[in-house]
Amino acid sequence: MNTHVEVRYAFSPAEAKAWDTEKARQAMHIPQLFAANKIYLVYSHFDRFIAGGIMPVEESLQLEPVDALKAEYFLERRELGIINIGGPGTIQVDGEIFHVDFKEAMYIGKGKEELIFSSKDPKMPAKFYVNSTPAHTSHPTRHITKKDAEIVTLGSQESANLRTINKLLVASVIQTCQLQMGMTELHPGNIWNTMPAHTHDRRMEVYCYFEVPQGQAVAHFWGQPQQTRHIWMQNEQAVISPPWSIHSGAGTSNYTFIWGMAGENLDYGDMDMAAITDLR
Ligand SMILES: O=C(O)C(=O)C[C@H](O)C(=O)CO
Ligand SMILES: [Zn+2]
Repeated sequence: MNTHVEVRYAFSPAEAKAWDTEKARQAMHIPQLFAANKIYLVYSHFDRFIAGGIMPVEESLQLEPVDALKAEYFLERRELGIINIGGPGTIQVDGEIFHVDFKEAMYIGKGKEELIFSSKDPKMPAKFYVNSTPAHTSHPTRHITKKDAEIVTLGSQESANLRTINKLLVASVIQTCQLQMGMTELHPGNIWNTMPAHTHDRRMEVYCYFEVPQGQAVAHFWGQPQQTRHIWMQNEQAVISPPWSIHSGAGTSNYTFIWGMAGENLDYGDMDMAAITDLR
């Protein structure tokens, strides 16, 4: 079996308040995204968001419709966002080949049937990080690079939160049904992402941390602003953020992460900010 699928149920803040480390990790943490010639998918009941990894090495991998979808093909009722965090690769979409390099993205709209992922060089395999959400209509398939992105720099060196936010699959760049994705790069010497923290009860979010140097890790903060907890994240792991939760991190070094969201709207700026001094 090439494809591993795991279903994660949704949960409430009241339920999560009593959890210990293991329970919290079982509910939110996605420890494995990539293994040679394998597809890993986690199907979250928060907005029916799927997050996963596709790592073709010697062989190409086809994204098949998993049982949880009860669909004829994966994108029968869904849209798909992809960011490659490995070596150069290709994605074949109903016969059309797209070349997708490191930190480049793809959007594939509802209705595309055959999706085949390959690496150009097995010694430097591609690692396709994928997010997928239910879709009501079909938008054009697009290859998106930093040249197309909306880029903003936030924070400051003094506050150790200087970072560049590359908005790749957002309304100002492409049309999607509900999926938004981007990539935030922490500048050297900076460790805090998404600080000041925020919630957006209208959208859930998933973070995938990568470029975490060997021997380093990121403490990912979650919970309601007045009831926070943390999950320690290793390189190339993901974490589900419920709509009511903050999602912020502090690393033992700088790092990069991919954020993906789905829910009520496509408004990236629709956030309820939590003042740093109010966090508990
Ligand atoms: O560093 C940041 O700040 C982010 O990248 C924030 C995410 O993009 C986010 O949480 C969007 O809602
Ligand atoms: Zn957010």
